[in-house]
Amino acid sequence: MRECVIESRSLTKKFGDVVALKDVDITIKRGDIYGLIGDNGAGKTTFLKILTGQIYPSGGEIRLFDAYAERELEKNRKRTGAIIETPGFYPKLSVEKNLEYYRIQKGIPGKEKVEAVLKTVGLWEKRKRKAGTLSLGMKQRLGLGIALLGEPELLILDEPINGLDPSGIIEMRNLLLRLNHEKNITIIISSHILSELEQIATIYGFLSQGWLLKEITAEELHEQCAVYLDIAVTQPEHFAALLEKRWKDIQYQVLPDSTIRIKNPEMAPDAYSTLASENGIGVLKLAQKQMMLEEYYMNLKEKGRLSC
Ligand SMILES: Nc1ncnc2c1ncn2[C@@H]1O[C@H](COP(=O)(O)OP(=O)(O)OP(=O)(O)O)[C@@H](O)[C@H]1O
Repeated sequence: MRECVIESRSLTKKFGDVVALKDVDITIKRGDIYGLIGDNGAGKTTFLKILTGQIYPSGGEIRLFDAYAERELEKNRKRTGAIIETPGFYPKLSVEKNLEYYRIQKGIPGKEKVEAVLKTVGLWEKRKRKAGTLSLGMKQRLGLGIALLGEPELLILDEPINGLDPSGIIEMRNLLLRLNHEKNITIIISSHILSELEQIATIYGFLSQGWLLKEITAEELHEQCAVYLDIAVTQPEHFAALLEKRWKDIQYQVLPDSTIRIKNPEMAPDAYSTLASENGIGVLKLAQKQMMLEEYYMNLKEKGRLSC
């Protein structure tokens, strides 16, 4: 059994009348990369700020490495590193001096830590550059470097790829994967870029208006993300009738552009196009697809909205 790194139980946070988190139960185990997903205002930053101790819950409990009493929590927060909002740098100081400043400020012994971190985040060559002149991607890597100074076991990252260009996103992705694989660092990361989260997360939590709608592992998501077939034909009604006649259990939906989406295709795509052409129906488009994270999220939100 892997150790629980983060556990929240009935975690609630209110800002006056605004309920930012409501009875949130989240479990994150050692080695996980936990993707925290939700629209603006869903409560992601609030959750992360409670983890870092920047704000306190109104109710419920949070555990970090099995500690929940505030004094113990504070001690265990030293085992974490975080990027919440844009990290503050001294723009006129070099990259290296910024790291050195934060090392001393955080009371982390060992000057050699700065060199190690610069190499880990790929800023060794840029160590003499003034922080203010770095690209956004490099600034984010410097922020990550600061978070890594204390050799954390857990990284808490709020939108670390926001605003990055494609190469910045790829660099950050590879860096996080490396930290996770090589140093077994557990990561909780919030992002709006679901296609990106999908490439690194091992488990997802979906927040909506302060509620945790669902927690699902990447493996479960993959199993649940059913394959479907989209087929656009010249006579959709006629083709739908043929489908029903040939396959009694067929589940399909006619999309607004008249494409027929077969939700449980049991045959290879060719079988459906052959059926159409044998009956004088033209096939305009045929595509087999798998529902991915984005679609799963949209479906979940729709269900959540309906059950509210
Ligand atoms: N300090 C605060 N005072 C009052 N309300 C707040 C405060 N911080 C957050 N909120 C409110 O709590 C709710 C959750 O905010 P939070 O920032 O956690 O959402 P989020 O999921 O991180 O959104 P985003 O993706 O926009 O960053 C929002 O309605 C927000 O307006």
